[in-house]
Amino acid sequence: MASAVDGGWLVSLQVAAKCGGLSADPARLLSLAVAVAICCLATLLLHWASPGGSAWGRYWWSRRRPWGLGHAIPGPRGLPVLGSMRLMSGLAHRKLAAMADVIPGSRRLMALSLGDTRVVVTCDPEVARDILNSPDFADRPANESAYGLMFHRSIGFAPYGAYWRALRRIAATHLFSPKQTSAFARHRADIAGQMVRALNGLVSRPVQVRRILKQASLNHVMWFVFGRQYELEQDTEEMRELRSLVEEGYELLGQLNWSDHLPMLTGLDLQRVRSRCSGLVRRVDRFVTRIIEEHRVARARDSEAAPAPRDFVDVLLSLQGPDKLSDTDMVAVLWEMIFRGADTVAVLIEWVLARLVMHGEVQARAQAELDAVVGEDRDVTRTDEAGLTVAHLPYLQGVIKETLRMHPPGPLLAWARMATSDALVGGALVPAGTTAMVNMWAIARDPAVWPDPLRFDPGRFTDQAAEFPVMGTDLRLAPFGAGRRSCPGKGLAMATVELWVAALAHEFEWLPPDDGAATRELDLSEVLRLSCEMAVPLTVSLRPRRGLA
Ligand code: HEM
Repeated sequence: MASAVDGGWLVSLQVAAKCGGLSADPARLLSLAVAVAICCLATLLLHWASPGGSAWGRYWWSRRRPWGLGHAIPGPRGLPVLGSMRLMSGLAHRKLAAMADVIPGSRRLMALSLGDTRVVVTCDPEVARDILNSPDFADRPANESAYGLMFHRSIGFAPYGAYWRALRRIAATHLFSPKQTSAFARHRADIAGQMVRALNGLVSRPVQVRRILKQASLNHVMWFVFGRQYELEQDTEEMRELRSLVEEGYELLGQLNWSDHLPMLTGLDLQRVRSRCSGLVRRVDRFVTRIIEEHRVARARDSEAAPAPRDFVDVLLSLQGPDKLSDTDMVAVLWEMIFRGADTVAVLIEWVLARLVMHGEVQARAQAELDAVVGEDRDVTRTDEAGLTVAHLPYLQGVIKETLRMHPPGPLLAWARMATSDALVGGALVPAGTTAMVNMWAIARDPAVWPDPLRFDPGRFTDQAAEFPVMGTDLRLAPFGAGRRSCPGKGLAMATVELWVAALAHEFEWLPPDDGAATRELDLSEVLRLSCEMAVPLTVSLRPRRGLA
């Protein structure tokens, strides 16, 4: 809005000066003020009248050739000044998809304004490829809470450049390589065993599995990043603090912060985002720094020569030369791993289990496959001994892919991209500085892309001749994003989800909370925070399938 008003103000001053309006005569001053107000209002309305609303109008009208290259991108105008902020609250993926359905041509690419921010959203796999795979969109938009939580020094929000590239390389080599992922298999199996034992103690009553899944995911990340080993049922002060840090961070990063888009609110901190971020960042710093210091002491004690790194903290401490990170940067990188790694895996598994409860025939087929491949009398977690991996469980993989299709944990691919230079997207000009989002949820439910999209059918992945990749090469289903900034943890995440779901489905029959209920329907309402999770936590009853469970 600032520039709309500035523009109107300048025009009025020029007109007033020409007409001799800048004198001390009160009547003239009053008419000058009215003229200024009318000009500002006219400019505001002119900008707002553009497809996509004010932020787009301001861009087009400030260009020398307003409608030069390409064409205006269709989209809702929203409200003057605020634009389409209401679309981004609550279940934004659904609201954006519904809006794209009513504005002709906007499923391909839709323009909208969030206050001063220009945004484009696509619900089309081809256009999604243009965005995600383009070097012009390898940046992330600035966001007050991400900066407040120091995430601009971590992989996810670091500006595209040498620092980000170095972090990706270090993480790819030491944390996410296939070798590291399989080296960690026995720890994953250990945690799966703990989950089975914990659930085994709860078989006679309705169980909410979310707490166990979230704790297991958090323990998993803490183990491979920090080398910290927690027992599932252990409830220490350190664990409670960790959980509260993660919860607070999710809330801050997941919420729509008005001052990210309305600079006039920046100084006010109306939603208390800034003050909460600075409180949280101090607690995170204390927590992570203590663990880093413990590693320093252990490294010094273990050997005078450089000891072999045992976990990711050790890896970061062992970096030398240009890769060496400051302590603050190390805290940011480590904290992000915990933050990103824990929630998404638990959210996805809860959706998978809900689908198994609802679709008894799917569950039975997955369990028949487990019995045939793993064996009725062997633990999934011990399949390594028989040389088996989840790669031998194609139907179970189909169940997970179908769940990713219907319930992607990041329906808008979590963190948006930003254009670093003018780019052509689906034939339209998207100017530098525009935020770009891919509505993966809408793509995955589009009947033109997926036949009968609302039917949960894992067979659509297993009955095909070729395996369908979900790691970002086919944009019809890319729940981990694609291109340079795609999720680096996707291999690790899939290995974890596959093993844990296999173990849980092998050990238990998953039933609605009221075992004798006539229907297996569940409440599948969603809530979108940083990830999109079940609004009503999944409650089940469990029946052990094997005597050993
Ligand atoms: C089911 C599990 C997961 C899902 C669905 C998921 C999804 C995503 C998505 C959609 C993005 C944005 C991609 C893009 O912009 O193209 C992303 C980025 C990221 N994810 Fe994941 N993720 C998962 C698990 C993990 C895990 C386990 C870790 C690490 C422990 C992780 C670390 C990251 C990081 C660091 C980024 C930022 C990458 C960058 O900006 O360069 N994610 N993830």
